Amino acid sequence: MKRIAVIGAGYVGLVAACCLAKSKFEVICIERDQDKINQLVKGIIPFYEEGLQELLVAGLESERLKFSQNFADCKGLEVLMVAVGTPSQVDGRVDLSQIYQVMRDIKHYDLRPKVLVMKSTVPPGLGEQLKKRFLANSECETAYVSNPEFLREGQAIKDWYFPDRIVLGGDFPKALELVESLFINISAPVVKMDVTSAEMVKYASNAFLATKISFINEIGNLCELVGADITPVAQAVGMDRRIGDQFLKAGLGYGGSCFPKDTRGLDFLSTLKGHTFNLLKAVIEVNTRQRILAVRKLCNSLGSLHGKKIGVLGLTFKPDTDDIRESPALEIIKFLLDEGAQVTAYDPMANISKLNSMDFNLCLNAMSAASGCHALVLATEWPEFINLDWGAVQKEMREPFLILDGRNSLNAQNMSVLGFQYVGMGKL
Ligand SMILES: NC(=O)c1ccc[n+]([C@@H]2O[C@H](COP(=O)([O-])OP(=O)(O)OC[C@H]3O[C@@H](n4cnc5c(N)ncnc54)[C@H](O)[C@@H]3O)[C@@H](O)[C@H]2O)c1
Ligand SMILES: O=c1ccn([C@@H]2O[C@H](COP(=O)(O)OP(=O)(O)O[C@H]3O[C@H](CO)[C@@H](O)[C@H](O)[C@H]3O)[C@@H](O)[C@H]2O)c(=O)[nH]1
Repeated sequence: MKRIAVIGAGYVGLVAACCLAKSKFEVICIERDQDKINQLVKGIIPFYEEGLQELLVAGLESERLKFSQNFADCKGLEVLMVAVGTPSQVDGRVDLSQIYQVMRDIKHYDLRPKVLVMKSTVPPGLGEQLKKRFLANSECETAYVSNPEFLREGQAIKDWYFPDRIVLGGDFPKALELVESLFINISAPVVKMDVTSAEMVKYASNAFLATKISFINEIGNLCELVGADITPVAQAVGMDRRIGDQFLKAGLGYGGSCFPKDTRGLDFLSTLKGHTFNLLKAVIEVNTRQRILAVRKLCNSLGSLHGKKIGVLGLTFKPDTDDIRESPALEIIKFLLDEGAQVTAYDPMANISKLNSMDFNLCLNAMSAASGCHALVLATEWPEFINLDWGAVQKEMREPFLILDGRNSLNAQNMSVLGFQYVGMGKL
C-alpha cells in the first residue's frame, strides 16, 4: 500500500487526490486554505467538474482520502505530489512562490519522501534547480520526478483515466517505476526522459495547441477578406490526418488558466535564454487581437458603442466548467464597457464569486440578458445557447438585431431567416 501526499487542493491536486484514492492508495491532500478544506471534508468541491464530487465523496467514505492544512501530516509518506498553482506575473514570468513555499515546507518538516512528483507546470530547468537547492543533501534521498499533467477542465476525470501518454522525467529508474505504479488501471504509453525534457513536453504541447488555434483564427481572418468561410475550410483541412481535426475551431481565441499563462511563460523563458521565439509571440498577439476584432465587428455594425445595449452569452472560458480565468468573454466585456456600452450577461455556471466588481448587469437567464439589446455576443458555446428559442430571443431584442457568434456555433442561415443580422468569425 503506497501512501501519497498531494499538495494543493486546486483543480489538478483534487482530481489527482480523488482518482488516486479510488485506485486504493491512501491519500492525504494538504491545502493551505482552511475554508476549502472545510468544504471538501463535507464532500463539497469548490468548483464544478463533472464526476469529481462523486469521487470525492467515495474517497471520504472509504477513509482513503483525507485533507489537512498541516505539512507534518505528510511525514513518513513515500510519495509527495506537488500540484500547487504556477500563475503568470504581469511580465509573463511564472510566479513560482507557491512551489518555493512547498519546497521550504518539505525541508522545514524534514519530510524526506522517497519521491517528489512535480505535477505543477514549471518552466523547463526549474526541477534541476530545485534538486540542487532543496534536495541535494547527503541525508535526503528524495528522488525528483517531473510528471506533467495534461487534463482538460470539463473532461478532467476522463483525461486522468484515458491520457494519450504519461510523461515521466527523472534520473532514477526505481523512482520512475514507483511513479509509474501509481497509474494502475490506466492503459497509456509511458514516456520516460530527463526532468528538463519532461518539463518541456508540457510547455511544447500547450504552445502547439495554442498555435493551432491562432493559426486557424488567422486563416479565418483571411477568409473574411477573400470571401471564404472558415467552417468548411477548417473541417477539410483537419481531415488530413497529418494535421488532425482538433483545436481548429476559429473564434474569440483561447482563454483559461493554462494556454494564456503557459504561452507567456514559455515566451518569457525564451527571452531570458536569449532566444526570440517569434512564432510564439505571433500566437499570443493573434489571440489578443481576436478579442479586439470581435469588438471591431460590433462597431462596424452598430457605429459607436456608446449607450448601446449589448448582451453577452457565456462568461466561462469554455463550456462545461465554471472557470472564468482569462475568459475571452470577460475581456470583451471590459472593452465594451470602456466604449460606453451598457452590458448585460448570462452564464449557466460561471463562478461569479471570482468576478471582481464589474459594471455590468448579470442576468438569471439568456432571455433577460437579450432583452432590449441592440446586439448579442455568443462568447461561450454552451449547448443551452445553441438550443435557445432564437425566434423568441429576436423578439426581445431591438434593431439591428445583431448577433455576433464568437464561436461559430449557430446556423447563420437560420439566424438570418429569423431576422437577425448574423456576424461570425472568419465568415463573410
Ligand atoms: N487547471 C488545469 O486544468 C491544469 C491542467 C494541467 C496542469 N495544470 C497545472 O497544475 C498546477 C495547478 O493548477 P490548478 O489549476 O490546480 O491551480 P489552482 O491555483 O487552482 O490550485 C492550487 C491550490 O494549491 C493550494 N496551495 C498553494 N500553495 C500551497 C501550499 N504551500 N500548501 C498547500 N496548498 C497550497 C492553493 O490554495 C490552491 O488551492 C499549475 O501549475 C497548472 O499550470 C493545470
Ligand atoms: O479549437 C479550439 C479549441 C479550443 N479553443 C479554446 O482554447 C481554450 C482552451 O481549451 P481546452 O484546451 O479545451 O481547455 P483547458 O482545460 O485549458 O486545457 C488545456 O490546458 C490544460 C492546462 O495546461 C492542459 O492540461 C490541457 O491538455 C489543455 O488542453 C478555450 O478557451 C477554448 O475555447 C479554441 O478557441 N478553439
